[in-house]
Amino acid sequence: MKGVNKLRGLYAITDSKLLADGRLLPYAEAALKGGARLLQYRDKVGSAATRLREADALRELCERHGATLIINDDAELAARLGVGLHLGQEDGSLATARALLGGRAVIGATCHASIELAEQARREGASYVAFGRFFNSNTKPGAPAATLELLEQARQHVALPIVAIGGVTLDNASQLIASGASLVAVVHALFAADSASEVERRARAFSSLFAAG
Ligand SMILES: Cc1ncc(COP(=O)(O)OP(=O)(O)O)c(N)n1
Ligand SMILES: Cc1nc(C(=O)O)sc1CCOP(=O)(O)O
Ligand SMILES: [Mg+2]
Repeated sequence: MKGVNKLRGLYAITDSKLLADGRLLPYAEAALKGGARLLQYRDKVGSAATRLREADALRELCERHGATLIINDDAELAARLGVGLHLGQEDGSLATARALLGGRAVIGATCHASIELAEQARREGASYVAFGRFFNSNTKPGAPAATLELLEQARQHVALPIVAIGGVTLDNASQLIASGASLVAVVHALFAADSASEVERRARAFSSLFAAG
């Protein structure tokens, strides 16, 4: 999509429980209609066949809406579909994934609250670095904590787009953006909703927080 920075804005992350019972595609599309720039397929429970089918459908939706699909954890699936990838510290080598996916793929790395991990991720070929969790998270309550001060430091020292994740809501996202987040990654505050139209409304509200920057 010309003139739009794909690595700035709302980063929607799917959740297999919240998006069960046929909600995955309508709710994901609602997030994209509301302006999500990245969509991560995060599924820890499905079979390989289900994951391939769902990720392929999401790829098609992202293409239609000019957004980028990111696969969580699974470099092989990302390579098979020709889409992006997110890797945590225990999810395998970034450098190997970069070699597999090529120079144009968006590849992100979890860096918890560590500038050193972010620097290492940059050297190994990451496209963005993710810090978190910033607030109490319904989805991953045990994730290590990060602070707004860390975000300010990362903005000064890390030459990559920064993702803030963990307990992000419409009430606290502005602080993260003001402190240096290029993208806010959201599960619960986006997808724990009674309807697709409510997801779209929330996605628009998150996206509008970036309009001024
Ligand atoms: C954008 C983004 N940031 C962080 C994570 C967490 O990745 P990881 O630490 O590998 O944990 P799981 O998501 O795999 O449980 C993420 N997925 N996306
Ligand atoms: C997948 C994930 N990783 C985190 C980290 O801090 O690395 S927090 C998190 C869950 C984000 O979901 P919610 O928006 O519901 O808090
Ligand atoms: Mg992971």
